[in-house]
Parts: sequence; C-alpha cells; structure tokens
Amino acid sequence: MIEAQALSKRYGAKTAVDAVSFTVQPGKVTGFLGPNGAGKSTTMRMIVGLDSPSGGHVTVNGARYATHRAPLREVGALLDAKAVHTKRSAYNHLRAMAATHGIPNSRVKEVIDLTGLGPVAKKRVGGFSLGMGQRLGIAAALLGDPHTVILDEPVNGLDPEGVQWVRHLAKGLASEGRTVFLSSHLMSEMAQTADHLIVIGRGRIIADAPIQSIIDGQGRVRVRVRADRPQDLLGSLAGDGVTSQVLEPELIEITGVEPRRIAEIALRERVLVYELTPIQVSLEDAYMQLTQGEVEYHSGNPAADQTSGGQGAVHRDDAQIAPTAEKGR
Ligand SMILES: Nc1ncnc2c1ncn2[C@@H]1O[C@H](COP(=O)(O)OP(=O)(O)OP(=O)(O)O)[C@@H](O)[C@H]1O
Repeated sequence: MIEAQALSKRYGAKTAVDAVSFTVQPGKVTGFLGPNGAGKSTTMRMIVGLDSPSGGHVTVNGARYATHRAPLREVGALLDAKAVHTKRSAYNHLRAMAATHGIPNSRVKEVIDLTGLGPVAKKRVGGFSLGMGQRLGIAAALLGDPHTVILDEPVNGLDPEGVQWVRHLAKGLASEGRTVFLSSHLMSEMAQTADHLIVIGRGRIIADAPIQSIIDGQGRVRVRVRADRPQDLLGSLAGDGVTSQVLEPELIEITGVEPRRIAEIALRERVLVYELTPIQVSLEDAYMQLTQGEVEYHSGNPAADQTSGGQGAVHRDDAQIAPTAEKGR
C-alpha cells in the first residue's frame, strides 16, 4: 500500500506537487493520470525516495522507502528506463542489482524469462531499443518480488504484444494481492488495465475514484437524434442542464436528457424520430473533461467538443473531489 499525506514538492518557485493526499490500495491496479507536467513522475520519485518532499510524507507498505531494510523487496519501480549502465549486459545489470539485495541469480533468470529478454540478455544495454529498455526496467522492478510495483509509462515504446503483456502483468500482480501503481498517457490502455484512477492536474488531485465512476461521473447522458423537425423537439426539451448541437439539418446531439424522455416528447409533439442513439462516454472523453482546466501545455485541438455544458464533480468512494476548474487559457 502507498499512502501520501499532504505530499508536496517545490522546485524553486514551481510547485510540482501541491499537498496531495491519496492511498493506493493493494489488490488492484491504480492508474495515475494527468497532463504533461502535472506531477506524476515527481510524485512517483518521492514514493521511492529519489526526490525528497518539500512537505508532507509518503509511505510504502507502512514505512518510508528509505527506512525499509530491503527496499527492492518492498517496492519495485520503473521510473526512467534509460537510467542504466549502457555498457553492461541486461543480465549483468540485473545481477549487480540483485547482489546488493542478496537476491539469488535464479531470480535474475526468472525475471529475464518473465519479461521476454532471454534472447538479448547477454547483449549490451546501450544497443537496446526503447521497448527492450522498458522490458529491462520492468525486469528490474520485479527483481525483489515486491509487494508494491510502480511503473511510470511502462508501455512507452512497446509493440502491441508488449502492451498486452504489460496489461496482463499488471492485472496478474494485482490479483496476487500486490499494490500496482502505474501511469500512462494511453487512455484506451488504461481503461483496460486499471480498476481505480487517481487523476492529477497542476500538482493537485482532481479525481480519486474507481474507473467506472470517473467515466459515469463525467458523462452526462448524450443522445444522437435524427428527426424531421429537430427544432420543434429542441423547443420542447429546453430546460435546466439540457444542451444541444445541430450537426446536420435533421441530426442533433442532445446532452442531459434520457433517450426515453426524448422519445416521449417527440411522440407528444408529433415529431418523426428515425434515430435515437445514446453515445457511450469513453475514458478519454471523461479524462478530457476532467482535465480541461488543468492542462499547462496546450496543443491546439480543433476537434475539442465546444458544446458540453459545465461538468459536475467526480466523487471519490468516500469524499467529494474538487470540481474541474474553469477552462484554462
Ligand atoms: N528537477 C526538476 N527541476 C525543476 N522542475 C522540475 C524538475 N522535475 C520536474 N519539474 C517540473 O515539475 C512539474 C511536474 O513534472 P513531472 O515530471 O512530475 O510531471 P509529469 O506529470 O510526470 O509529466 P509528463 O506526463 O510530461 O511526464 C513540471 O512543471 C516539471 O517541469
């Protein structure tokens, strides 16, 4: 288990992590999401003692990382896959790590097999592809058979088979009762892997909830309607929280009304409806809505949905989470 209490990190005038408190529970995969520069890596680095907090504290399995007698057995982390001695072979790199913790060579062989590094284990790490480097980083994280596994962008550079492998690995580790905390910018992958999400923006927690409740919480019901007189329908539907967008003369998208209510009103107004399709909210949609005020580094997004009304707060299991801030400029 990872427990952070009012954890902060400042670099000069920059507050990278701003008094965050959260718990990463064992037995599930917890995804850590946030825009570029939100503070994910800094938080992960503080968990494993690579950065010292400016305020607050964080423990892993009940104690600060540095106070564990054999930290590799408590927590394994992939933080920067490039941080290896490039002239060593993968095998020697892992053996050197294992030696410092009294981990037997048999475990080195095990993690090499587990991560599919067998064919290149004796080759110099300097010549590794990004994906091979990631696999080596994951092998190192698993070396001590740790209770807690932290993976920062583990699928970065992996091919589809590798991405799938990381997914199964993360789920498998969680099903063994371990704590699995991973970050990724790949929403579709996160949607398939994580049970729970912590979303951070500008150093603060925006959401901390089961993945489905984050999707549901952000997704006000949206329905695509084809009708012969959409304006008449819209006139009768107008009300609190209902927004709409005319896509084509006979095609509209309505947000905030259940499909059945739309059908009832259409019947009453004698509007011919020939399509009524609820639109599924994806994790990506929910994430974009949650973080729309939190993105520091914008890339123009011409496809951004301009029609959504204000979004409500997402709720944690137990407590309310700050509502999304207003749109950043
Ligand atoms: N060593 C450092 N010195 C100064 N500023 C830093 C340092 N490390 C991180 N920062 C700043 O702290 C903020 C958080 O960075 P961090 O790398 O934790 O974000 P992130 O969420 O991991 O981003 P990304 O998704 O781009 O990896 C950023 O504004 C970053 O520029």
